[in-house]
Amino acid sequence: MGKMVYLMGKSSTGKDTIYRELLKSSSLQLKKIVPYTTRPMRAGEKEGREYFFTDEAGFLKLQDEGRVVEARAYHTCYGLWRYFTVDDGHIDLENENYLIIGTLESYIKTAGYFGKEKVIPVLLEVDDGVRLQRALDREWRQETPKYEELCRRYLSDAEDFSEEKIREAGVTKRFSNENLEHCLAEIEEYISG
Ligand SMILES: Nc1ncnc2c1ncn2[C@@H]1O[C@H](COP(=O)(O)OP(=O)(O)OP(=O)(O)O)[C@@H](O)[C@H]1O
Repeated sequence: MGKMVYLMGKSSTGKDTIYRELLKSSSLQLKKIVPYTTRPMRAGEKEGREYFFTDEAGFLKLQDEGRVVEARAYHTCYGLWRYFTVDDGHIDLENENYLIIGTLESYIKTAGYFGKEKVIPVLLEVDDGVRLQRALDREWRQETPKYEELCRRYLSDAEDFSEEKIREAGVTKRFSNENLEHCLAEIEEYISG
């Protein structure tokens, strides 16, 4: 029976970095479930790799078809940005293991959709100061840095990942990403065990 590893954490805790590394692991054999978003593509991103990029009309069409597993909406400085998972016919939890990035709320919905025993939460944590520095460094390298959005996300993270919400979601295990190699080793051991 397959399982779905659900990566979560505040902004710049290293979700994308760890996602890429875990996919490379030959012992884990994790497959991608590429989420969908209506936000504009960032420098270095590629259609169908980090996300499938669509627009509001695309989201509404998929929702009408009953194919949206979970959806999150963010009122950003640049308008409404949605992030969502689509049951687009490629998810085979009987035979395959998957890796996906999401939020606490989307984890709860996905675990409700596929079954809690099939969805394994992996919550990443990094000291707030270190995390803000990493976010700033990353944004600075973008062609058009969006510092306002960085600040908005940093502030909303505290609410989205409050201790109360973590408890409510039933997430007990946390993984510190101060050091990438240690963090990866710890996650790999947890998933395989
Ligand atoms: N252990 C680490 N040590 C130092 N830098 C790291 C580490 N992990 C990730 N980073 C760097 O921190 C930045 C944020 O990482 P990443 O983009 O993977 O985070 P994220 O959680 O996916 O962020 P967001 O949710 O904002 O998209 C990147 O520039 C990445 O290279």
